[in-house]
Amino acid sequence: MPRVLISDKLSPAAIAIFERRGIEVDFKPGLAPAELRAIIGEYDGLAIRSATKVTREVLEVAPRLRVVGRAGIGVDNVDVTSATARGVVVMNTPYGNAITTAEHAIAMMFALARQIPEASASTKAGKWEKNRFMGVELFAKTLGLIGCGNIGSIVADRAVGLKMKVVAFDPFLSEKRALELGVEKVELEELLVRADFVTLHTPLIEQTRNILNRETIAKLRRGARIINCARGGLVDEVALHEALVSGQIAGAALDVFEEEPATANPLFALENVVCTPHLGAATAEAQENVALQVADQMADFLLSGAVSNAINMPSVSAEEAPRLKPYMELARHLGALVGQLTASGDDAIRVIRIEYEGHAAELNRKPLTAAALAGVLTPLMGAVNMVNAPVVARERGIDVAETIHERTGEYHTLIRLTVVTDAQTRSVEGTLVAADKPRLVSIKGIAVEADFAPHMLYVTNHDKPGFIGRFGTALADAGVNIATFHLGRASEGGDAICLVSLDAPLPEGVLATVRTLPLVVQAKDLSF
Ligand SMILES: NC(=O)C1=CN([C@@H]2O[C@H](COP(=O)(O)OP(=O)(O)OC[C@H]3O[C@@H](n4cnc5c(N)ncnc54)[C@H](O)[C@@H]3O)[C@@H](O)[C@H]2O)C=CC1
Ligand SMILES: O=C(O)CCC(=O)C(=O)O
Repeated sequence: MPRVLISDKLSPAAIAIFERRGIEVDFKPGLAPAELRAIIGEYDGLAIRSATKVTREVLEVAPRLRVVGRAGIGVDNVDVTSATARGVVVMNTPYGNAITTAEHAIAMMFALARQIPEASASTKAGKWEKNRFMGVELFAKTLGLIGCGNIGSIVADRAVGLKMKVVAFDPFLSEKRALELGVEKVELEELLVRADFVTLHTPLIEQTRNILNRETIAKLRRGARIINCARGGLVDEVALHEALVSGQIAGAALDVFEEEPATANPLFALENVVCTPHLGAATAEAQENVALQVADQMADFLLSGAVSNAINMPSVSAEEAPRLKPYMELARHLGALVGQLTASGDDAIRVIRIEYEGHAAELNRKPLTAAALAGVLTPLMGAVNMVNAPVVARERGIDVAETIHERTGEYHTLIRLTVVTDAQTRSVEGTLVAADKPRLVSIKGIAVEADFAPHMLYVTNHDKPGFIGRFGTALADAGVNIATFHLGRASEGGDAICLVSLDAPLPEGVLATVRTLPLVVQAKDLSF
């Protein structure tokens, strides 16, 4: 039974889902990093919000871990590169808290415009300072959106409803989408000079880190206001502090900080700063949504291999997962076969070509290609799985090509895998029989039908009388039982292939004996 650790405060709905789906779950919010490292090795899944930092050090001591589920959007608290390298799927819940966070940004904009927190504190202190708090209207003001994805779009929609003019800077926003949203797509420079309010809704990545810095803040209209409900690190806090003190910026509303938990930030001392402790997603509705979603996604993955909303792996829907499963097995086995044959040589792989024919061509091929790559690369470089295989291939400079064909041959469905090295090109083909059983149908252009078995022996030989008898005798002398025996040849008397499945691994020394037999060109033990 898979085991999942929930290491942040998640709605109890998540626990209920894991339990209902037969997954053992431990709820331990607030673990210190060392405590997390001490126990993470026992789990297949880790469900988090923003507090848990899934670092390389955590991943290094998590050999069982297959999935990290972020109940929320930002995954900047997860070392996705290390997770990918270790084959751990990282998934998030991209929509569950978007409305809530957008509403928080709008609330922060109102709070800033009317100084509500200060006015509330003053009133509660019995001061009745009616003349101290002079606000500004939002009506007809220009809102500058930096980032117009899920949350930014909802903010835009609400702001348009407030009769604000909305301009958006987002390199990936199409003109068509901008038109639909009623926003004007602009470059950052233009946004800076036009916006009365600027609100940020991008992920924290290299291109967005300190996107509001001393230089860009100086270009803003004097007296503009900034709202950040996305991530600390998007706004340079030192530059912001200076601009707030100088009056270049009239106010800032911040839900997120460079360092969190933020307990002693110099910005707290400024009157024109409104702060919340990373509450963007903190509504009952959003927390229920993300908890349910993350638990279901993680359970789907752990139980059936379905992948949704993964940051580092192609999606596989719960509906298609059972259909893809035998194909993934076929792709992986074909990959493992060529990978093991290639591993004997010392020449580098240049190209891996995966061709899909017939029914296979109609499927979601990304996971199949990833499985084939994992199969090829594992014998060459150890633990490579579907998550890290595309990255490993790219890092090794391997050209991965995927093509589809209509059904041309005798098989209703076929995957052909070709690996090109400096010295050789090796192709293997496989199909599914009886709906879901992977079967090898050719090696290096020679037809040879065989099921994949855990232990196999692959021999190439000259098609001449005497080979089969001597080969059978050599195995019998070594006490090796042949489970199945498959032969194929390019032409009468030409190159031939013999593929044997065995009941147990080949005993020491037998491979060397087979290699000395007359007519044998090459012999290799294989495992699947
Ligand atoms: N305060 C909180 O509690 C919460 C904060 N967030 C933060 O909000 C962020 C945005 O969330 P979503 O809108 O759901 O993400 P999203 O992925 O739908 O949208 C992000 C947008 O940023 C744009 N973008 C990327 N690079 C950019 C650049 N260099 N300049 C301008 N725009 C750029 C993208 O094209 C995309 O449209 C998340 O990454 C997360 O960090 C999300 C939920 C809650
Ligand atoms: O889980 C939370 O409270 C924070 C949500 C958040 O920052 C996100 O979803 O990116």
